[in-house]
Amino acid sequence: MLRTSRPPSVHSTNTELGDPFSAHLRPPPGETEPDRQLRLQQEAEAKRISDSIDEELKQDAKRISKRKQDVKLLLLGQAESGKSTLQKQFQLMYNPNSLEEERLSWRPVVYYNIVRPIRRIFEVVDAYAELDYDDPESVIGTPDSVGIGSSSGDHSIDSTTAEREISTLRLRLSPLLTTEASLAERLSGGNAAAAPSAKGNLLVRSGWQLLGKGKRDRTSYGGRNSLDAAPRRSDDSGKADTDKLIEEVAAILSACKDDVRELWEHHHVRKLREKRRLRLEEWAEFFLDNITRVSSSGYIPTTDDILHARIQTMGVAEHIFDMSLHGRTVTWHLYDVGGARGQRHTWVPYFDDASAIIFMAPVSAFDQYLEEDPRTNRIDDSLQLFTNICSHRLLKHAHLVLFLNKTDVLQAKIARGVRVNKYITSYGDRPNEFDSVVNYFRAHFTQVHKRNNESMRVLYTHLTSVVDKKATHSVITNVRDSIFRVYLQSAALV
Ligand SMILES: Nc1nc2c(ncn2[C@@H]2O[C@H](COP(=O)(O)OP(=O)(O)OP(=O)(O)O)[C@@H](O)[C@H]2O)c(=O)[nH]1
Ligand SMILES: [Mg+2]
Repeated sequence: MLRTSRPPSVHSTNTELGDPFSAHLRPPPGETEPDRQLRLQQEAEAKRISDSIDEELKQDAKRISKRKQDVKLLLLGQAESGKSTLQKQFQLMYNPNSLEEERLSWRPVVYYNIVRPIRRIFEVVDAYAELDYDDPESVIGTPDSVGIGSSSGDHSIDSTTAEREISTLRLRLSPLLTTEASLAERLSGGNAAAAPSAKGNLLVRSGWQLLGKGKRDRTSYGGRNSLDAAPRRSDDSGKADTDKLIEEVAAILSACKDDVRELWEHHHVRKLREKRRLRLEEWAEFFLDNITRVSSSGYIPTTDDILHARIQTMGVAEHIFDMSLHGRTVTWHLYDVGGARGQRHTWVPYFDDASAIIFMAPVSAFDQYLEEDPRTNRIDDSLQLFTNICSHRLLKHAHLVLFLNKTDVLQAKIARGVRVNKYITSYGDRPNEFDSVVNYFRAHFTQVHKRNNESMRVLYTHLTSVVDKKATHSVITNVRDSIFRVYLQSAALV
């Protein structure tokens, strides 16, 4: 047994025995009544502060212990794989009001998603005009040319007429094209890192739609290891300016919507698309196909528009939802990450307490290359990334779900006759049909999982098109149930 002795510095009367602080608390000798009142007041205030600190610590401890029971779901995958779109679907199901509040903020994104492709159309028209305006087939093969037979070419049209028509449209659309830089500036909040890439992708911190608003709902922004700071908020005067800008763009677009439609439907542009000299992303095609509606005055983005709108995520955004199942409410933290190569280092701080991962692989991307590394096929990159995720030691116990996404785009490409074996030579002479292609890609991802499955976990795979509300809500319910099952099992073991 330990023997203790009082420190020699403490001299005390019997009542102070063992309490080194009592000497400090004793009223000073000769204390007057006003001094005594003041001292008592100060002591009461000190106690109030101390009690409130104790209470805060208690609440913190409660929050931390509750947070440990929360579900943390990471959405991972390369850029453009559909992570933010899936996040919007979660938001629609579990926090529809917040999507409602953001609705108008999607207008500049939709406009940017129209203006940028129009510039791209003119660039491609220029690139091929020198050879033969009327006959893109005469163009010497590009890496992407697939040699599909011409189906609707009208060779009787005089090429100089086509050239003249397109020049006129270019002139008429020039006011619209000049808005591109201001829209980019508006969306990026003046962030230099968010400047548009060569392809026109704007790198913007997720949650940008709440900039300048008084509140952020339950969305917060990646800040672990201080890799990401909170987003900048524009002040009210800035917001008034930017809103004026959006109204101006809306007015310009409304005035030239027929020209946009004429350009998009022009036989020369159609031919360039058929020959695959002009390849626009799915969102660009979606908004150009809907140009009359989207450019009408008083336009408010529909939910479908929001699901199709494209803006590239920067850093990590946390979205929080409460979900109830079997009478139990559990808080879910959804982490939507930026998928471009330069963004992937921001993921790791979120790995060690992840309960589940949804890995998104866009299967339609077999004929595309990474914007950040044009030599890498996007399916190859997805497989490589999936290998890293499956074998990552911090993620060993996370529930693993794979979405083979953009199946609708894959279906359309195959229907247009794009051959998979032209880009994925190992596909060989298997049939160029949807089921066969999907099964081939699925087998590759399954193989990666099998080879990197030390912890013997199950891989749950879904074929998805996350712009489809009904189908995606059913998949989300399925994924939620499977994550909950594991969650309840592990909770029972605690
Ligand atoms: N047609 C179709 N479009 C999709 C699908 N999934 C996503 N998209 C579209 O593809 C674009 C890119 O999707 P995002 O959700 O922004 O991709 P992301 O994975 O968040 O990309 P980063 O933020 O750059 O990592 C958006 O315009 C979406 O509307 C799909 O299944 N089908
Ligand atoms: Mg994103």
